[in-house]
Amino acid sequence: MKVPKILYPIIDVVATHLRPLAMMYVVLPLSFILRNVLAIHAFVYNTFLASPQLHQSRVDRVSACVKRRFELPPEKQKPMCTARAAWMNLSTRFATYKESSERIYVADLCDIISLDEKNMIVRAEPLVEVGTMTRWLQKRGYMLAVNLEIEEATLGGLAMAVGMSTYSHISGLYQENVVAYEVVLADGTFVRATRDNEYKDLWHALPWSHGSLALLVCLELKVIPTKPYVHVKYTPFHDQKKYCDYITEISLAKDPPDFVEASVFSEESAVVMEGRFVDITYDPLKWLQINHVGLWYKQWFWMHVKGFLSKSGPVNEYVPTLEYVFRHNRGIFWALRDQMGMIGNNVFFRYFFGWLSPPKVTFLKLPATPEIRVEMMCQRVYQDIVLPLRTLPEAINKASKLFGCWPILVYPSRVYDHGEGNRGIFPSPPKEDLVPGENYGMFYDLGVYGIPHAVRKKLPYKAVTNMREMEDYTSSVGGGPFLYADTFMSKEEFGKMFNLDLYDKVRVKYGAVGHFPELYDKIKPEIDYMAILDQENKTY
Ligand SMILES: NC(=O)C1=CN([C@@H]2O[C@H](COP(=O)(O)OP(=O)(O)OC[C@H]3O[C@@H](n4cnc5c(N)ncnc54)[C@H](OP(=O)(O)O)[C@@H]3O)[C@@H](O)[C@H]2O)C=CC1
Ligand SMILES: C=C(/C=C/[C@@H](C)[C@H]1CC[C@H]2C3=CC=C4C[C@@H](O)CC[C@]4(C)[C@H]3CC[C@]12C)C(C)C
Repeated sequence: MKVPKILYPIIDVVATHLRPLAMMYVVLPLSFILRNVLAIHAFVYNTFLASPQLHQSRVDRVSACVKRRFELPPEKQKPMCTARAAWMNLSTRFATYKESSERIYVADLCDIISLDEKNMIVRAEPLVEVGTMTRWLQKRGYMLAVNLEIEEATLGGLAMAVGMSTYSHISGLYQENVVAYEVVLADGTFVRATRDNEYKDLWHALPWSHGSLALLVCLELKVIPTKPYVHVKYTPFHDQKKYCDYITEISLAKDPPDFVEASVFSEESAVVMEGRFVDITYDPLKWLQINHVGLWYKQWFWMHVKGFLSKSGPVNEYVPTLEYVFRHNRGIFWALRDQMGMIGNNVFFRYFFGWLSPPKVTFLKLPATPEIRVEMMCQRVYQDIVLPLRTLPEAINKASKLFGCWPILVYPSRVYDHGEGNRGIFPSPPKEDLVPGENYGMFYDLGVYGIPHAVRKKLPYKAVTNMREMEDYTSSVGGGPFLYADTFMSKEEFGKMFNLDLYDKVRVKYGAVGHFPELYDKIKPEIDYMAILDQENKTY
């Protein structure tokens, strides 16, 4: 599905001058209809049509398709990728490589296959969405060990890239919770890779590889038990050292909270959130403190959190677990503010039209013209950057100077060092960054989303230059950005930031070279950012 080019000028004019109105009167209603049609489809599909028993036949189909291509003469073999449309995924890029690739149909790999409650492992196909899996597991008293907050992300997309959630200070990155990746290699061979079987090199290399090694056809993921509510404690801070120390302390505590997250509203002010699973079903005294943050008339969650800045001390609430997991849904974190302005959080709007939100993230991408895409790259920042916890104050100040978008999202995660020969693409923590006696270091996600201060003030803003400075910094401290976002590194710089040793070996060993695009070629912007950089340099 593509928007006809003839409509581009109209869309551009509307997006430039009438964006909040277009969001309210066009995007939200259309997205609402689409969301509900898809929900009905999902209900009918899951109730009557789901066919986990046919999983093997779907895998055989993918494998046969790959084998057919492999048997073609070399000059006819185009590199492979999934056939998922570029506007459907959670990335600011439009994957133009798909146009010249052999697109392998995987869309029907969307069934949950089974739950092994004894070993706490769920088995599922890669196109199952996080929202579907979360609701399915919640009914059974579980949740994914890394259950991110965006319903539309797919389990497979997270496995082949990266996933992280506010439980990751306990469970680590998504990849640590993948028990098995079942993949089809470039020649059509089916392989099951686990942490310690004969394909363990593949298990270590697949995360962050973005489908450049093999096609994923099934996953086994760790789940954790849940309780009906999350007790959330919001603590306001007005001193950078204090909130950074507090985040560090609770992330590394012996009995840490189940969830840790901070919304940083300026260099000095932040609200730190600690969540713990609880069951208050039979505790009527606590019922008064229940907050259904997911209801349509409630504020965007980040605005609710911002309110705690004016409190003199911690505030407690009980949030139903599912609503807690998807607390950032209606505001798409704070990305919706940049699409429709603060009207989306206006009390009248919420009561009368709040039920239209959130728009499907992919629906925001669908009507994007090339001009909107360039605006996304040059006048917005959408970045999640994984950094060692010791850098927290420095990185916040750096992001403040370079971007000036608030709030900034911060939540901790373990990053494991799997030892010599087993180190995957994301840089492993050096010895000095390991938690004493453990084989992991404590890192965090720095989520910067929004319109940079300079753009808001109509001052010159150097998007590529600034992001490159952030990348230099990230590389120098042993971190790395999520690769769904725009990155502006050269291939050499990319190779210095990430560890491609095992990845390169695995590409050769499992025959990916020439059959799947290289990682860098998949994640570099499809736009000529060097031209933008030249332009930025000239304006000095
Ligand atoms: N907190 C978090 O964890 C967050 C994570 N994200 C990011 O969101 C993205 C997930 O979104 P989603 O739209 O589901 O993923 P995508 O469809 O964007 O997939 C991500 C990458 O994985 C590859 N991939 C996906 N499925 C398969 C498969 N079955 N076989 C082989 N390769 C595959 C894709 O390759 P191809 O191009 O061939 O389709 C693509 O390069 C990830 O990049 C993730 O890091 C975003 C927000 C927050
Ligand atoms: C129109 C386009 C882009 C639309 C954006 C509004 C969305 C496209 C991808 C979205 C996001 C991806 C991943 C995210 C990480 C999360 O932790 C927070 C939300 C988000 C930043 C999310 C925000 C909206 C998008 C950027 C085209 C032109 C690209």
